[in-house]
Amino acid sequence: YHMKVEAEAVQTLLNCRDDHNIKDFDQFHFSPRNVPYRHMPCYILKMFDELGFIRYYRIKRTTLARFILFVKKGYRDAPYHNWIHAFSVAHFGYLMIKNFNLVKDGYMTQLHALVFLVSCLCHDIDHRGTNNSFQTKCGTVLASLYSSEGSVMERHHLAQSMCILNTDGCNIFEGLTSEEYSEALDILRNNILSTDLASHFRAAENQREMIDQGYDKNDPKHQKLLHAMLMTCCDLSDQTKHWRITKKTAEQIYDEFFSQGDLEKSMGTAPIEMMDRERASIPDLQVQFITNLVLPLFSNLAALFPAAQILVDVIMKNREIWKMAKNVFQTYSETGVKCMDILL
Ligand SMILES: Cc1nc2ccc(C(=O)NCC(C)C)cc2n2c(-c3cc(OC(C)(C)C)ccc3Cl)nnc12
Ligand SMILES: [Mg+2]
Ligand SMILES: [Zn+2]
Repeated sequence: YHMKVEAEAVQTLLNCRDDHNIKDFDQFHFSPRNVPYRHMPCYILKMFDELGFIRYYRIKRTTLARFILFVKKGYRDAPYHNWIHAFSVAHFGYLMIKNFNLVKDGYMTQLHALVFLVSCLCHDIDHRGTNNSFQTKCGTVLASLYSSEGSVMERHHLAQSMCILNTDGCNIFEGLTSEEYSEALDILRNNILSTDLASHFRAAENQREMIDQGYDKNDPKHQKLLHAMLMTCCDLSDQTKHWRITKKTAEQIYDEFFSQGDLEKSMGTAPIEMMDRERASIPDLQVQFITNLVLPLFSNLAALFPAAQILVDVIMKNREIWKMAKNVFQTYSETGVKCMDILL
């Protein structure tokens, strides 16, 4: 089947005016999830423009507009892994490029930054709301394609992204030289594959060592570790926002997890506790996730970019609320009320 993007949709996107100029769009406290859904493609276009990618790489605006609309169409309507998630991940990538001066201070070339933003936008394309172990356990088509290499979903997200780049009128990299092009695809691949949890755990130790040694801007291994770290930060950026966003994200994630758990039960296999709506305690799981994954990651980021310390502070504050929620949940769950609405 071939996805189609109507010509008038491309035209509408190209005409999107500067008039919806939201305040603080380039600040870390800004929540991209508050941008009106219909304006999101326009804000992606504006980010590419503002970061100078369109000029620098002679990207045709119609090509970029069509690419953005194809990527948006490539996302499914999953509770969490949908276009809004992709938009918020790309927005955080834009925030880091801008607020950490990643290109100006030599952490990335302009090409790396362009590919980084594209990677954020595409990193979960065609996600079905089920994770890698579900693919292998149920022997899905994607598992038959990729399970021998691992990172099943991420390899699919990469394949879908390549497919869009190879679609007529969507190749935003067509203006690159041949060596720039092959470097771009190499970085796109590494970036998207680094959003697999399993590869994050493997890389986390090396990232800590890299920071302790001191980041070497000319070391290709350091560059690759940095890209992976920044991709994971973007993927988890909802954790750096106000409690209301963090709570809503958790609701969407466990909506997805519990649906996978229901599916596994209906197929006769027992889901892990995190995906079992009968057993999971969301506040407990979130305190663990923040403690074991989110905080160490953003602490590494703040070690490299001191401006990220405010993000660590927000994450710790949100974890405190989850800890209070644990008690509230305990009292209420005795009375049978087991839902997130009881949280403020
Ligand atoms: C709020 C929040 N809670 C989560 C709770 C649990 C898990 C989970 O999968 N636990 C499995 C065990 C083995 C650790 C993920 C969660 N999660 C993610 C997420 C991150 C991902 O991968 C990177 C970005 C590389 C870490 C990939 C997929 C997802 Cl859904 N995004 N937000 C969340
Ligand atoms: Mg993913
Ligand atoms: Zn993601």
